[in-house]
Amino acid sequence: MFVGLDQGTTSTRAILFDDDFSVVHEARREFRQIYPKEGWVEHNPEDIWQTVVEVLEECQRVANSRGKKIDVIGITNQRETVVAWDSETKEVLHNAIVWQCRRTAERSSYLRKEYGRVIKEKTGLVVDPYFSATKMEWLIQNVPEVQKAYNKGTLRFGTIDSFLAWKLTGRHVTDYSNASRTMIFNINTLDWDDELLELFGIKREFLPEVVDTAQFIGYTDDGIPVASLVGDQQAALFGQTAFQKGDVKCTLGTGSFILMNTGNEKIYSEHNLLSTVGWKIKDELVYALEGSVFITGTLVNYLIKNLGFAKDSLELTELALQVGNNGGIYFVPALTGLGAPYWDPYARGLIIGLTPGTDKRHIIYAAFEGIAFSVGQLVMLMEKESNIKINALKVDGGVSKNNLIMQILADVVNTVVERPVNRETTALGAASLAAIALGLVTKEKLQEIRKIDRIFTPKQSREEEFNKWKQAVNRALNWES
Ligand SMILES: O=P(O)(O)OC[C@H](O)CO
Repeated sequence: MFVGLDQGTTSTRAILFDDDFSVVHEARREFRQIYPKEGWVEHNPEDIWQTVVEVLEECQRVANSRGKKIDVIGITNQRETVVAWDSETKEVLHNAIVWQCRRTAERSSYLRKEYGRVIKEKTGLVVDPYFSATKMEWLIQNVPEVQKAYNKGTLRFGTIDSFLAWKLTGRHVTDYSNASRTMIFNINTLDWDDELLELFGIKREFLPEVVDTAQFIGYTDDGIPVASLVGDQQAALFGQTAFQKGDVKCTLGTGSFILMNTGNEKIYSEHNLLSTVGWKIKDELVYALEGSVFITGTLVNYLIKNLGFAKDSLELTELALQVGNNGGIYFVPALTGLGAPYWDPYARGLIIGLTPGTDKRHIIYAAFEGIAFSVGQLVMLMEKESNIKINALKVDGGVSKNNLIMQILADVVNTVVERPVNRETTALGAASLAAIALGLVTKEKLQEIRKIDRIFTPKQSREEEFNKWKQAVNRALNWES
């Protein structure tokens, strides 16, 4: 049996897969979100570790109860989040600074102006507080314990995969997909970048060794091999068997992450999409083009909880279907600013086009369009920048269950949207990468196993609505300055 350990932003989950990769069990634990100040987000690494221990133990119990054992664990994780610890005392030195944390916004604005181009060329990223580098810099400059370890030479940094690999196996490692999210890793040379390390005051010895995405790392105390570390969005790309250049997946969760496999070619985006490492397995190096939408499932919850429009997403969909169109309403879901291609932290949510004839059903329909249009816009940009016509958009994540949103997405992109039966693609990706590392499965086998639940084919043009929505987005930009 295989375990995909998915250490996410709000919960830690371990999915136990049978030898044919069918899901046997899901263990899940939520943990504390810490908000020390407006816009700051932290996690206590010890809380995270505790949840990891619990979910792994639970999976082991289930495997044992079936007379089986766990053959391998693959770890996938919320990306960019930084943990600092001391290699000598083995103490964690501060709470983890989470990818969502905006504490380095000012520093990032300066860096974007001064070094934006060179950082993008080296790392494939658009300078933003989202990435790890300015978080590490902040820890060095502001936390006395971190400074002490810095001076002693015992400071160690890691993203969550790295922290967990260290806790589980004692090794200080990360993989290429996670390293490429730090903004100090050069995706051309595939090494930590000395100039960037100097810019952020980070020493190479503080950083993990970068290893292949599918590679034996070490054994847990219980003797189970850990054989993959992979960022969660890249894991989902792999779990969707998006193995060919031009394959695209979109995970619609709290937010949406769209990744296109661009093969061994790194695309320099003119529209602020990110270039990142998909995975590296021996001499196979896959780059990906990535776009993120910050608000997706959050908007559905917002309609239910904050606006009280319905009791659940099923009822929301029924209401939207009753009207069947937006009634002239456009909804920009910029509740926490906008990600790609705008990268505007000052944009805010907008509902526009209200008339006396508007009722909540139009607003719901417009919100669904807003979700699909935000994703669709990035998918279309990817087609343009890669010069590849997408054959099928592979979706997963909670919101992909919503048939209406999926249909609008298929319409606006004018592409088939394909939803697999197993929507646990992130954990599946990590588990299958780990199984590949130990020679327990092949990519061909994974393609055979994957089953489609439903295909959405384009039914109507949404061009007019999409263009109007983009006008609405322009009005939502730079609002909260
Ligand atoms: O934990 P998730 O699923 O919200 O994913 C977070 C992403 O990895 C951030 O880059």
